[in-house]
Amino acid sequence: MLETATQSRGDLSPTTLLTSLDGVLQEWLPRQRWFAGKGLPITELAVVSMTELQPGCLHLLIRSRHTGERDGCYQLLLGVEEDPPPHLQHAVIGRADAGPLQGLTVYDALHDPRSAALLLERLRTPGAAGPLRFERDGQTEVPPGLTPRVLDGEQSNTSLVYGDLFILKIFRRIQYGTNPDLEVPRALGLEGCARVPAPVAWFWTAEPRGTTLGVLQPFLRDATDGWTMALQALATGDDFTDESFELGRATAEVHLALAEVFAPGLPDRQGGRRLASAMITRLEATARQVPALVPYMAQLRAAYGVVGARVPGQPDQRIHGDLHLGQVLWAGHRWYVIDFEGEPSRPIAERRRTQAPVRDIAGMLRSFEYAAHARRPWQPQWAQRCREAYCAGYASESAWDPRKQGALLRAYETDRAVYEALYEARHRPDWLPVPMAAIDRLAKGI
Ligand SMILES: Nc1ncnc2c1ncn2[C@@H]1O[C@H](COP(=O)(O)OP(=O)(O)O)[C@@H](O)[C@H]1O
Ligand SMILES: O=P(O)(O)O[C@H]1O[C@H](CO)[C@@H](O[C@H]2O[C@H](CO)[C@@H](O)[C@H](O)[C@H]2O)[C@H](O)[C@H]1O
Repeated sequence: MLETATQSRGDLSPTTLLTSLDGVLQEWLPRQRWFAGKGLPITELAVVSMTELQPGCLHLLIRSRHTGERDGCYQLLLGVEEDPPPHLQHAVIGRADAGPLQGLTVYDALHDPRSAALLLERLRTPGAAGPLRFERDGQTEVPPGLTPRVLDGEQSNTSLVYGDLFILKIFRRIQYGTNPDLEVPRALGLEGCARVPAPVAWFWTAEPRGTTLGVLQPFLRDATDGWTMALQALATGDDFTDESFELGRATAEVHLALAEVFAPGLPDRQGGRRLASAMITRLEATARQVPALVPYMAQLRAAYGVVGARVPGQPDQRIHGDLHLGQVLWAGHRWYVIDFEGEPSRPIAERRRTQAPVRDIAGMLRSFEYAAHARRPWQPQWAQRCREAYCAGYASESAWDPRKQGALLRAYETDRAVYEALYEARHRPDWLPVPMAAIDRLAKGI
């Protein structure tokens, strides 16, 4: 155990710790789904914060620097032991070959039920551990001793499910400040919005800068996410328009609640021009990393014109920011919306700004197309029917109809497809053809 290591091997400090961890982390980090610096050499690792939650369990924020622009700060919970038990072998990161942990095995402690239980216990009893702060809503009862399990599946973060009652999302790539995935569901919960599971407890670090680290919320036990449902419908040839219509209604409801809770902002002509130029900048930056975009540049730039010319009308407001079929859960015959983090690669200040609600609609419309592309043969008509039903559902609940803003929707779909091209190139290169098919369609004005 680390206790033995620290007692017998001298002081553990951020600097000495790095001597032990540098080698193992250099090798392990780039293999993690949530690591943004894949493919770029790590020029430096630094320990931003280190808290020993209990002997053998270290909470760390690690900054990684690269030759490119993809520096990042990551949250890790590490276990350190001489010989981790067999059920933790899959979580082993490596053996430290120098420094105070020399000879000890380091593993991802989120896979260790003992550490997971410790986190839950901390969340149940608000307080501090070093710079870490644990808080809760004060109303929801969280029983002790719930059995933890790590949720598997494609995720940008890591989630632990406790006794099928609660889910704790541990943010992996950290940006300093309040994460909208705590701020928004909390505000919506206080307002009584039943479409969004409200945070029950959360933890953050006082240093650096009030940064959200994890959120516990009720686990919707028999839920299926929209992506899985859409793929099932495609596989069986089932219609998905009723669900799409309902999803449009749910999106509109969440938008209305967001507009109630957070002060809206009115778009102005200058704001539109700034936004159009930001979209162009993003397109150009992405094309430097995804050369397949280059032949489409002129047509894509032109699609953003309408954003620049946008007249005051539909007010900007807080939105979801990364809405797609994987962010909605179907449980008890209704849709719930989760994961209000926004697009993880964007700066947090930008994600917390008011934006056009059409951005979310475009995200979901793209998602129907994604699903239709994930199955062979590619079924564009299926996607088209879902897209239509989704917009109709949205219009039935909202004061405006997205179908009446076709050009604006197209501009946002284009921006979203550009984001997706970069996301796929970085995280799942095999998927790149999916957003590229949309780029081709959008560039042709179809
Ligand atoms: N409240 C919940 N109830 C049930 N499952 C959930 C809940 N919140 C998240 N999940 C599951 O966890 C997955 C990942 O959650 P999400 O917040 O999207 O994390 P990430 O940002 O890491 O992708 C979801 O796709 C869903 O399957
Ligand atoms: O991890 P998050 O859910 O926060 O979102 C990121 O990863 C998503 C993939 O898991 C990615 O979504 C893209 O693929 C989805 C299918 O896997 C599809 O439903 C979405 O429409 C498509 O954008 C998302 O863009 C990214 O931010």
